[in-house]
Amino acid sequence: MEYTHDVIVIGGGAAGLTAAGGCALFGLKTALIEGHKMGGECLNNGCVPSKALIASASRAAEAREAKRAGVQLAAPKVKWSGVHAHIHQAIADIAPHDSKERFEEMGCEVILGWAKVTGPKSVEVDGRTLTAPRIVIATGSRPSIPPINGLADVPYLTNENLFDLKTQPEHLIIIGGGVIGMEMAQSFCRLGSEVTVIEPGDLMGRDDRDSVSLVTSVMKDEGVRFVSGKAAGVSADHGMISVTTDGGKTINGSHLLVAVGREARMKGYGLEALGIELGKNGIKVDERRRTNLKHIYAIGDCREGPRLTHVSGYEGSNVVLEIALGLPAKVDWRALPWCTYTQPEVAQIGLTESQAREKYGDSLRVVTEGFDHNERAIAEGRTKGHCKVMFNGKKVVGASICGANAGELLLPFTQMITGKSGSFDMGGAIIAYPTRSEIVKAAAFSVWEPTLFGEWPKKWVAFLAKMRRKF
Ligand SMILES: Cc1cc2nc3c(=O)[nH]c(=O)nc-3n(C[C@H](O)[C@H](O)[C@H](O)COP(=O)(O)OP(=O)(O)OC[C@H]3O[C@@H](n4cnc5c(N)ncnc54)[C@H](O)[C@@H]3O)c2cc1C
Ligand SMILES: NC(=O)c1ccc[n+]([C@@H]2O[C@H](COP(=O)([O-])OP(=O)(O)OC[C@H]3O[C@@H](n4cnc5c(N)ncnc54)[C@H](O)[C@@H]3O)[C@@H](O)[C@H]2O)c1
Repeated sequence: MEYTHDVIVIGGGAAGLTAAGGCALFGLKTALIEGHKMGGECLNNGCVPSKALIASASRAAEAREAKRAGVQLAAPKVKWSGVHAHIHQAIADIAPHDSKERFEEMGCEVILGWAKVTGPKSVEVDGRTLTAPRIVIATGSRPSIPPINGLADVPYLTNENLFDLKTQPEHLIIIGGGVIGMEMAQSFCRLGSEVTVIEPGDLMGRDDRDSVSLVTSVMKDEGVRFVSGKAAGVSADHGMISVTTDGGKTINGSHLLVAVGREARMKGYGLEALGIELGKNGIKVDERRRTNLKHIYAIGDCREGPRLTHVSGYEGSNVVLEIALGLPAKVDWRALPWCTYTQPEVAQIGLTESQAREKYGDSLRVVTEGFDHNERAIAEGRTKGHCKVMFNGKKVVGASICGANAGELLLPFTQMITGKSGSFDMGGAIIAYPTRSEIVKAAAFSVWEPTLFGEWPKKWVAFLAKMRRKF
């Protein structure tokens, strides 16, 4: 069969861009199709605008702090139009990195249009039929909209329109105390909005309980209100929104943000007709990210599995190895990191304490070092938080860090969990003083302490000392 391309990639978000860019750089004839905005969710409605908003909020919070280190800042003046401009400037500054032009320079044929998969090896876009022996689906996800009574009849926000708000909410009600809910709750509160979070289960349910309880108490002190319950009904009257929980509590506010998870984009563009297996919330794939039609891959948010930009990038690189080099590339989640950018940040890699306990039982050893013993943190007056490391024997299997810039401290754990470095190497590493990274060395060293200063080394030391005294 005469194909128009070697590979067709559908979706220009983190997953599709990485896959298409990599294939093109290896010289494959690559089509990259994007129906909406290049850069996808991360650039336009996700990571980038949310982290820009967090930056504005953190500046306001610092100014609002009581005198610290002998310095009192002037009270913050928040101008929403300025915050809005900062968010959109960040998007504009990063956009060239994900642009049509950049990917064309790499060698992709970039087509702006909605793709439809019309056959096992064919895709239609803008009246054209493209064909290729390999197809990569990277169509991402959209916000889940829960079946809450009355929701469809009221104006509500999701991450798709939150960052376009022209005025600051007076009272933002957030349904969902997950990652988005917590990051946005703290940010809007710090910028001066009243904020109420409604969550039926555990806040940030996937994270370490000690880390979550610390960040929750900080957020409560800052003024965020948490309501336990499931949002069951919503109504609007004279510009006000009311949310009623299943427990009968009613919360009134000016704006409503729905943040209850993501729905994979897997229907309506031909996969069903092709017989591609779809799971409950994502295209079904194997460890190599192949669908049941083995030449069609699905990567990133559109398939079942973790939904994070770096995961999309990782899977994008894996399919480049698969398609360009013909190497089987299985995903390996042992050292999967993630971080919630609240202050303090909540960072996780590998297993949490409860997961590790379930897996390793009594052989698990948990070491917790507090930032109140880290000299950089003490000098900065920011000692809240901890670094908790899970060891099976002396092998690191997970770490949970809560504190300022916690996400930046995950990298050495990637190396230790994957066996590229050991806890002994980390315990003996030279770390610049004073840095927060020293906490990683302290945790790694502490698991070796009983061995190093144990019976046999002591016997050897005593023998050497005795010899020295004699000769
Ligand atoms: C508010 C928010 C904050 C976040 N913050 C972080 C963070 O700090 N760190 C992190 O790691 N992750 C974060 N995430 C998650 C991250 O944004 C996603 O995991 C990531 O963007 C997924 O990338 P993707 O390429 O798989 O999908 P997407 O970015 O959704 O891209 C898919 C693309 O495919 C296109 N498309 C869909 N169907 C078709 C079709 N038929 N034809 C053509 N094009 C199509 C879409 O238009 C879209 O551009 C955040 C998410 C949200 C919502
Ligand atoms: N820093 C980051 O890496 C980052 C930041 C934001 C988003 N993300 C990605 O985006 C995804 C989506 O985030 P999210 O916060 O929407 O989802 P989430 O899965 O993290 O949290 C959703 C929460 O909504 C709650 N919920 C469900 N129905 C409810 C109801 N009726 N009433 C009240 N609460 C209800 C759930 O119990 C859950 O705690 C994340 O899972 C993550 O993959 C990542």
